Amino acid sequence: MHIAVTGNIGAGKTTLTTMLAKHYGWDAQFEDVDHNPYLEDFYADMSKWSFALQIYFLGSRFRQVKEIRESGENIIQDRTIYEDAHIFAENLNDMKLLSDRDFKNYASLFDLMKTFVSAPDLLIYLKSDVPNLVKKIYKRGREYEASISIEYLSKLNQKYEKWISSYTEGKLLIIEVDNLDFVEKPEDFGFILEKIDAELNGLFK
Ligand SMILES: Nc1ncnc2c1ncn2[C@@H]1O[C@H](COP(=O)(O)OP(=O)(O)O)[C@@H](O)[C@H]1O
Ligand SMILES: Nc1ncnc2c1ncn2[C@H]1C[C@H](O)[C@@H](COP(=O)(O)O)O1
Repeated sequence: MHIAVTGNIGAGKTTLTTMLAKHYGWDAQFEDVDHNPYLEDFYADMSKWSFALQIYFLGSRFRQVKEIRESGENIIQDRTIYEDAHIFAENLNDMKLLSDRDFKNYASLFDLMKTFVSAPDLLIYLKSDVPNLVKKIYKRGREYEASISIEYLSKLNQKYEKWISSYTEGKLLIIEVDNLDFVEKPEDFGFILEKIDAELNGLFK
């Protein structure tokens, strides 16, 4: 089984993925952030590094998809390959930080890869508004993310809403996380587990 957690920067994906993997005994796959050779440079100069970063994330995410396919284990994945293309790359192109020819080049590679990708059995979308994202990004304290603008997060959130509203590839669970503190409050984590259990029961019927 393949479960994926999706959502904007700072929504709580990594935290929830870790907690769910522990709770259900699933293997977890995380994003390539700490050893990412482009991320810090990208935030310092988006226009210069956007293409290199997108190609890097695409390759790294495709490797994960291949592993999920081959492993036969229950795996929970922190962010999907769809978000790289439909959220981040598209947004950078809209913002003129990724040129049209680079975006076309990227999109043709993504379209090819997509033919080898299966959608997750369950996609869990963590929906959050921009002020809460900002608070959590600040709380996490990655220095290079200090340059992330409200405009950038807002545009990403709009892309998420659009993508999620037309997502039909598999089961989808939307969780509004702004009033949930699933880190500190067991009852909030319990609320999320109840929702996930209901979806999992549906999958096995
Ligand atoms: N529901 C929540 N309540 C309180 N703090 C949270 C919540 N979700 C995440 N956090 C905190 O916000 C920060 C960003 O969370 P993280 O899981 O890294 O987000 P993402 O992986 O979506 O970027 C972390 O410091 C985390 O502990
Ligand atoms: N495809 C991507 N393009 C640009 N930036 C990306 C992409 N995928 C992830 N990121 C960034 C956003 C954050 O700074 C880090 C980690 O993501 P997070 O949502 O905090 O887990 O990588």
